[in-house]
Amino acid sequence: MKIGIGNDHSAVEMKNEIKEYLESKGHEVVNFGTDLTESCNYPEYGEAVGRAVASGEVDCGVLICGTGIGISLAANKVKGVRAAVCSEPCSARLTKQHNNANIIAFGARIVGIEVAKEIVDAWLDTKFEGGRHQTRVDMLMAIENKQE
Ligand SMILES: O=C(CO)[C@H](O)[C@H](O)COP(=O)(O)O
Repeated sequence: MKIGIGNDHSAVEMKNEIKEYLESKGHEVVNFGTDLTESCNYPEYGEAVGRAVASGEVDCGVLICGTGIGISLAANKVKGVRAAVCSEPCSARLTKQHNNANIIAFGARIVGIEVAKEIVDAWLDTKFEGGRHQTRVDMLMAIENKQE
């Protein structure tokens, strides 16, 4: 798969490790994040990965900031994005199965690298179940069309 990755200053090291890990599994990884540890602003990187996912430039995305929350909030402002913050693999599996999350997010200040890899694996290795969940995902996406 072609995966977009994004991060702020708090997650440069984790981004690099996750990027390497995904590449070792045969994925192509496009880096939209910062490579600098100087303080920067996570909305920029969340939006960049969100737009790349929504446009189809990449198949899906991984976002990392201190908590995973701010950067996922930014991505979720982009139409077509379903970014989910997960701190353990069970939620990561379920957010693909039920929500068809197209971006996974986590916090470099919250989880260690081994749990981060487990989260990414659980999400990538799981398929969306469709059925009743498709109805709900369609409803989520319809909310975007009601915005003023
Ligand atoms: O987790 C984050 C957003 O949800 C950011 O990484 C965090 O807010 C950055 O904080 P600081 O500027 O103090 O390093």
